[in-house]
Amino acid sequence: MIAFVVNSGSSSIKWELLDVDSGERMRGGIVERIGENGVDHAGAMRVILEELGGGHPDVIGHRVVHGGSRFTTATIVTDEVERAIEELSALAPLHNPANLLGIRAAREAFPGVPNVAVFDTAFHQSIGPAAYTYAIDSAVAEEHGVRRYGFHGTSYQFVSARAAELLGRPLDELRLIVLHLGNGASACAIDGGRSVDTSMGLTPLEGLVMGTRSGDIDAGILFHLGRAGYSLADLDALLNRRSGLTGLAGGNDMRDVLAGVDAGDAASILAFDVYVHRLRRYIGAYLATLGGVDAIVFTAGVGENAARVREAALAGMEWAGIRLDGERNAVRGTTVVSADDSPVAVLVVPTNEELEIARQAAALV
Ligand SMILES: Nc1ncnc2c1ncn2[C@@H]1O[C@H](COP(=O)(O)OP(=O)(O)O)[C@@H](O)[C@H]1O
Ligand SMILES: CC(=O)OP(=O)(O)O
Ligand SMILES: [Mg+2]
Repeated sequence: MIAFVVNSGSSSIKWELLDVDSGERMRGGIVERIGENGVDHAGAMRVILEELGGGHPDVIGHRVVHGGSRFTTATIVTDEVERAIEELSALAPLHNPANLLGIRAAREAFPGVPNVAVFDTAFHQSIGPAAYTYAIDSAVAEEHGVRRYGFHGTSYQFVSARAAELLGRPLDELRLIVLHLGNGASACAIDGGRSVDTSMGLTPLEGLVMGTRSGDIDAGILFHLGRAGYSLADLDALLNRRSGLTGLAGGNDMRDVLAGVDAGDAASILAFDVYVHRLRRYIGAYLATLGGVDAIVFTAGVGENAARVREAALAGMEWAGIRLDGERNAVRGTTVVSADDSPVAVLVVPTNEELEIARQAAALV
């Protein structure tokens, strides 16, 4: 079965044509910098459909970032599902409208081919109320859908299954902490294959320090800056685009931060330390949540490539049975990076959201 996958983000659209049975990627590409140079999502989709040519996929899979409480699994797109995704745009204004545009363009270009929405939030619908409830007025929360939803779920699903394969143990017996460290970054506690807690919340802003997003802050900072004259749009731009590594070190790329650390640049050193401190705090929290852990898994751009981030994140955690092997950790592409005598395994597992989307889409048709 041939799947066409559209992974539409706030500033880029990645696409792939792949053979679901073999997992082989046939063709693919990325349109970046949407919003700049007069390129919009609609224009980007036209370019992609042109590059794809006339070939007819059997199924089309779409990454949809916010599925709210309604979508607990991948869903075939109907007009009614489109409307529901549109209604959820208020909770993910940077992502859902772009996802919807991709869906509409694909439905129009390939009449008769089923479209499947695969939600970032779906995997986290197993999280219980103690972890997903914010301690605010419950009537307000109810009226506005304010609760923790969590994101990167498609990545967590793919990576946790691969981790179980690598460990040679059934997923339903494993306690995993998975760290998805890309430009957007989050952590997830997975018990027996089910998400039990995650660091992102109502929106993809909460939790870890990211490329341009602050992660956790005191909400009082918003009032403080609001009283100083910042508008809602100013605050949104500050926390989503001018914070995280960008805010502290002047750029969102961990490679540049590491180069700055090597050059002795004080801002880069602080950015690295803040990033790692937050990461360690979440690892500690999830050790407590899970009652111990069988494996810690690193994935996405930073997690897969930055040996120094992995080393700093787990340094001095021998007390918890976590022992990294320095040589293994330094080798690119190695999958097990813990020492043979480490009670907790540490793994590097490259994520593949496109393949997971294709598989889930194919399974529905
Ligand atoms: N060799 C590397 N060392 C450190 N960080 C890296 C390396 N390669 C990529 N990265 C980081 O990975 C980030 C992108 O991760 P990725 O998972 O592709 O993010 P996204 O899908 O959110 O765009 C880059 O911003 C960069 O900071
Ligand atoms: C949900 C989210 O943060 O996605 P990304 O990492 O692609 O920005
Ligand atoms: Mg990503």
